[in-house]
Amino acid sequence: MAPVVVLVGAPGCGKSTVGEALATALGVEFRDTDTDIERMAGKPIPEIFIDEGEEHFRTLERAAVAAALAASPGVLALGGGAVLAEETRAALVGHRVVHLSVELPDAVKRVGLGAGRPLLAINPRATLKHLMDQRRPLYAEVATATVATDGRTPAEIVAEIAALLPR
Ligand SMILES: Nc1ncnc2c1ncn2[C@@H]1O[C@H](COP(=O)(O)OP(=O)(O)OP(=O)(O)O)[C@@H](O)[C@H]1O
Ligand SMILES: O=C(O)C1=C[C@@H](O)[C@@H](O)[C@H](O)C1
Ligand SMILES: [Mg+2]
Repeated sequence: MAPVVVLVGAPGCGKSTVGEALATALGVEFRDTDTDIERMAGKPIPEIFIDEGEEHFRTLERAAVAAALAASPGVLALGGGAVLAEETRAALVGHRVVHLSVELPDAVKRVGLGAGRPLLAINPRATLKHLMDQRRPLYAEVATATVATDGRTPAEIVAEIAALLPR
């Protein structure tokens, strides 16, 4: 069963926060591929990066996204870098994909010092800017709709996404 909606976007755009709240509002399950990967690996994401490296993490991520797209009936949030994989971008074709957009100032405030986000462990602002510049076209490529999150509460964002969904 396909997800009701798939959420993509940069670190800190609110995929996990908005995804949970949206699933609750819709009365459906929430699934986050970052959580699936941690369960699969038996350790937190920063430890996967330290022990096995980013490439191994991306391999686990491609498998986790493919499995979740096939089996999640509710709201599905992908990791911030999942769209880097061409295989994943192809797998998203035909799904309802909402890009939660965020600009650098709000993203930086939300991720703070990047705790729990291994790619942002050093120089979070510059790294985030680089990641966002690199990924913006990829989020746009997979998205069927874009919802801006800057200066807005999770509740406002949830309401806008819910209005995009079939009743
Ligand atoms: N619209 C918002 N306004 C203010 N703060 C927000 C908003 N959305 C999320 N946050 C806060 O920003 C932080 C990051 O949110 P969240 O973890 O949901 O982002 P994410 O997109 O899942 O990030 P990642 O890609 O790292 O998993 C959290 O502390 C959350 O409470
Ligand atoms: O932006 C990224 O590449 C990442 C975002 C997180 O959701 C995790 O998937 C992981 O920390 C990598
Ligand atoms: Mg998240």
